[in-house]
Amino acid sequence: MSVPEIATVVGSGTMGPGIAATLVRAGAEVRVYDISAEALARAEQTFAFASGVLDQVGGPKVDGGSATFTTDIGEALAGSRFVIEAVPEKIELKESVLKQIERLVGDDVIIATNTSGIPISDMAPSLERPGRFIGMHWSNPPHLIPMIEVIPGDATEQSTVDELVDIVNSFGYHPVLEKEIAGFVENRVLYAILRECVALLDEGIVTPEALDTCVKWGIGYKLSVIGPTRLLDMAGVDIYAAVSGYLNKQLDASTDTPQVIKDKIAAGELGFKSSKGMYEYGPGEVDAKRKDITAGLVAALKTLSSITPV
Ligand SMILES: NC(=O)c1ccc[n+]([C@@H]2O[C@H](COP(=O)([O-])OP(=O)(O)OC[C@H]3O[C@@H](n4cnc5c(N)ncnc54)[C@H](O)[C@@H]3O)[C@@H](O)[C@H]2O)c1
Ligand SMILES: Cc1ncc(C=O)c(C(=O)O)c1O
Repeated sequence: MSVPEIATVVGSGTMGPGIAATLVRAGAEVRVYDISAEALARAEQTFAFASGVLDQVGGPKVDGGSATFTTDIGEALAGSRFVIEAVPEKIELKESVLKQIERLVGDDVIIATNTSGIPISDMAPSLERPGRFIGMHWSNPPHLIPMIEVIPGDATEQSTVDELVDIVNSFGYHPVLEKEIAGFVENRVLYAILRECVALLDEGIVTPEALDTCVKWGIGYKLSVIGPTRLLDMAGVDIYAAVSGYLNKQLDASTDTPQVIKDKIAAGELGFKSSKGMYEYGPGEVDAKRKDITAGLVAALKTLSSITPV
């Protein structure tokens, strides 16, 4: 199985261009559609950058791929054999866009959503043919994180699941097939980690720099080689039992967005996009950090791709 000859990415913000670059490198003719001409102009630049990064990684490349960018949804979907929706995380918007897409593609075309965690079954009723609708959760940056969660909804047909798993495998990514649960697997784990991290920062237990050092060189490094299930065996299930017995009741269990985060949102401190978030960035620092992140992920990806899976 190879990637579908013609694919469409709907929504070209943070995720769309990197998704498109990945599919183009796998040989697909990719149409990138956005409602905003300004977003599309930015997307062309982001796509070019992501494509250059993929050249640095040097992974497999299938000739013949191409990308076009359009604000005409009819042009974007004409003849498309595979659609990835990547519009903002708002269920009503996604449902409206999914209906738009379905009216313009063949009955057998897979429609995948890159939602971060909205249950697929909650969106499926907006489609006439929900059997071809499925979750395809890429991680940011999509051209450098070679794992995609495949999440069927209640109405998703098995043929759709099988075909999407084959497509993900065809461009060398790791498909993770999972049952539907709010947030999906990756974000449930990530948000449990982030909840504890924000609590530790908010209580002044550790500085941001020290926390990042601890996690990057501790569990981050370790878990990039040893998955958490394997780690339980390496550490000893008995050790986990002994520690969880007293620690689990001590962990942060807040059920709402922390006030410290709400305060930052209110102050417009959103992170890279506003040059201040958990850290503050001087002139040129955000671009420098983005370059450092890309270089680090490329180096780590090359190394991890070269080691025997544990
Ligand atoms: N940003 C991340 O780290 C990340 C990671 C994984 C998954 N996701 C998910 O991917 C999806 C997209 O996220 P993002 O961060 O790329 O969002 P974004 O806001 O950066 O980009 C969304 C794009 O969709 C466009 N758009 C809005 N309405 C549209 C419409 N009606 N038709 C076509 N285009 C429209 C916007 O102009 C924008 O360019 C969300 O569901 C998000 O949860 C995001
Ligand atoms: C903070 C955060 N939230 C959601 C997602 C993905 O859905 C990501 C990511 O992909 O990196 C993230 O970092």
